[in-house]
Amino acid sequence: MSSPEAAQATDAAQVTDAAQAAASMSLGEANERAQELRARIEEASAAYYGRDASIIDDATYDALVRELDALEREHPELQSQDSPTQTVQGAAAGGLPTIEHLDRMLSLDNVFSLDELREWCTKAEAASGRPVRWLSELKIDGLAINLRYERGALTSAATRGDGRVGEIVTPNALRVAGIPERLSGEGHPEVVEVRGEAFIPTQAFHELNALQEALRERAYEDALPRLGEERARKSAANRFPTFANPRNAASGGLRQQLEKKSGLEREAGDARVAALRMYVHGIGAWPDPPVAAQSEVYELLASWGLPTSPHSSVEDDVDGVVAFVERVGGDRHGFEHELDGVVVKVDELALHAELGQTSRAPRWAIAYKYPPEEVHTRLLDIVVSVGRTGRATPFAIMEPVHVAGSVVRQATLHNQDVVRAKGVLIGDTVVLRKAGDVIPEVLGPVADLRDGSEREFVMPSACPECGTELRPMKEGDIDLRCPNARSCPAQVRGRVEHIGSRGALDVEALGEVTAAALTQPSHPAEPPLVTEARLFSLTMDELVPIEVVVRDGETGEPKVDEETGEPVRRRPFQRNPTAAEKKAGATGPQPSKQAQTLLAELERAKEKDLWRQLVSLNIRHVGPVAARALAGWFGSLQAIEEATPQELAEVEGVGPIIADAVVEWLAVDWHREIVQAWRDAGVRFATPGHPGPGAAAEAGGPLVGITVVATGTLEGYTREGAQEAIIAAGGKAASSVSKKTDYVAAGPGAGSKLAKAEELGIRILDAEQFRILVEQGPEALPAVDGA
Ligand SMILES: NC(=O)c1ccc[n+]([C@@H]2O[C@H](COP(=O)([O-])OP(=O)(O)OC[C@H]3O[C@@H](n4cnc5c(N)ncnc54)[C@H](O)[C@@H]3O)[C@@H](O)[C@H]2O)c1
Ligand SMILES: [Zn+2]
Repeated sequence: MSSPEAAQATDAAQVTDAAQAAASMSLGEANERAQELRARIEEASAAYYGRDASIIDDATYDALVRELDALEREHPELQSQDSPTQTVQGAAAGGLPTIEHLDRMLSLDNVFSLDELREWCTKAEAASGRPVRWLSELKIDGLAINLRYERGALTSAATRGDGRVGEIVTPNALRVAGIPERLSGEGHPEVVEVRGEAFIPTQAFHELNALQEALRERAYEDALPRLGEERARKSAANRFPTFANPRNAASGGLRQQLEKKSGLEREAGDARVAALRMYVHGIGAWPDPPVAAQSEVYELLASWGLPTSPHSSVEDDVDGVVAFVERVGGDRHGFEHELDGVVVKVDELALHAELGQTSRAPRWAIAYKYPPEEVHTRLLDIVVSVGRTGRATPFAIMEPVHVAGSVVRQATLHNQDVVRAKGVLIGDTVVLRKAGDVIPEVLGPVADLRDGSEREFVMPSACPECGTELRPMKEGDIDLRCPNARSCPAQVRGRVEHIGSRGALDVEALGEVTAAALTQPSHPAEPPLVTEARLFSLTMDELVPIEVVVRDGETGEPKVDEETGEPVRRRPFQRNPTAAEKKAGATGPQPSKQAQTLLAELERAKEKDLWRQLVSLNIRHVGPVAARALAGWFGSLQAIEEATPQELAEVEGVGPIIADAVVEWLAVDWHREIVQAWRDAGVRFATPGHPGPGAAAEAGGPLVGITVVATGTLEGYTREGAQEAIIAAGGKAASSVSKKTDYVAAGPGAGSKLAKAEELGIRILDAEQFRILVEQGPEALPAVDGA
């Protein structure tokens, strides 16, 4: 919850800022600002309600409205009756016939923090003069619809419009699954207005966008002979755009004039109506409903066959409401539809009348809005980075933007096909999504805001770091790679960084920055590491003179000295001699603490576990799990080198794909040079005391033909020690539990493997029983209780 809370704090701060700014303005300034705000709000509303397009993001829209509201409160003379703060936005755009609602359709007032929500509830309770029961509902991200039933028959369906007059959408509404043309049961009122939210469920939304993509492709092929490639692509993209969000797709779907469409457009339109659903969330004209609470209204409407939301909840007090808001917030994407908040309503109908309404919203309901997960920002550039494996990945550089608790400025775009599928141009305003801790994603462009200055991204043909021509690794691959694996600086840097990482040799002094210093220093011209072969042979004399350009931790851009305009440089591996050292005769720079730590840690790494050393070779598919399996079985790199592909593949936890990767890797001459250089420098590449591959199995032993998985902390054994004990006894030490597993030895900290063993009914041993097993064999184990 920490990040949404942080974002809320910022929102709240912005609102306070707006209020303070308003207070410090002269009337003239305030008037000017208010006019500017109104113009921007009206422009956004016109696009939103009229064209189903968001030209600014919702949070920005809400902030503009709040700022205007603060100004008008400070300077009441600026407030006019037609201000967006006083009216329901969304007047009919023309094109569709309209109808006057019998009872006005209102909007909702908003709160943006739990404090504000509590405060609002307390005030509403005080105004009620009696305890209030609260009805909490999901704020469905769709559009309001008004269904007028006369004696049980649907006579019109309309959008909200400006609250008084809406657009008639009856033909489409009648095709929405769940909207009955006739109410079931009997005793229906002479006339009743039922209000609800039309929406497109999330799953259906994704399917709809997949269909749009397919139609776009068909439209492109149809138009190709006539228009040529570029224009055909543009025309197809305009006819079948990717929908930015379910709300705008639903609104456009309900308001479209299907009878005017044909061909592919008709197919798209039909699918859009078919995707629509509706949940009831209120009533309009209904002279005297035979129930006393809003929640009972829903029950009655449900009995007439109208769809109601399964997620509403009646709470006795404000704490219950807050708990509901937190619960929903913790699982915001766990519902069948998107939501942007929770609507809290006074349940008792008599209180609705007593509390009344403003020109814009009821006083008996409030919308709590969650921090936004989608924001708009500008796509400044698309640049390509090359990673450890040589893959060239385009990523978006954006104007920094605050979303879901952090500042985002970059997002991966995966490959050139994804860039094209998203349809973004450099210079576009784009929709950026970041939900909680999820990796930020560019969803697509805000095409409405283009001014012609945007340009298409062109995937470079050469590696940006070494100039080698990029190509797919094998036929049919979409990803492009730099084939210069041996000495492309980006790849060497990535591999060196990987060697230092936790899952490999865990060399703390060898992180991203040090890897860059060793492979791409600004001085000397020839870097100490052209490949990783010399990593364990580095000397202090080589380290001390290294100079690097200091980069910004977040953007990766070189830092520039403000006075000289020169890039800031640093020598990470040296320091000035101390007075004492000078006295003792030292003249030049001395090795820094970091240089000493680095060499000392590299020295220690030479004798680390074999599996760590295997991982640090950067062999494809050989991560900690596969490396442990290989190390446990073979006991040395030499044994692995001597093994046939079959022997490698047969090891439990290895298999043919990893075996092939190992064999292929070992066959490359410059890889063998790395191994040789590391060996010469003293890297051990062996587990001391290991009996050798299958040696124990051949010699026989108490565990021949038996597979054991050791998991968790087994007293008296290290992780590798337990594996070695199994192998030494002639058994197979497996890394994952399967039907072929005979025993699972589990100590504290055992997780999913233990659960799997229980599920499969495999015998589980504690540390003591494990010792008996490996020393004396299965027969010596105590009988299973109750067996
Ligand atoms: N991005 C833009 O350019 C832009 C422009 C205009 C409006 N907007 C968005 O629309 C909002 C304003 O629109 P609004 O006036 O419709 O207000 P609103 O969406 O904040 O709240 C009112 C609406 O909530 C809906 N709703 C959903 N679930 C409900 C439930 N369970 N009970 C009752 N009502 C429920 C109803 O349709 C109701 O009309 C803004 O806050 C912004 O998020 C965005
Ligand atoms: Zn390269």
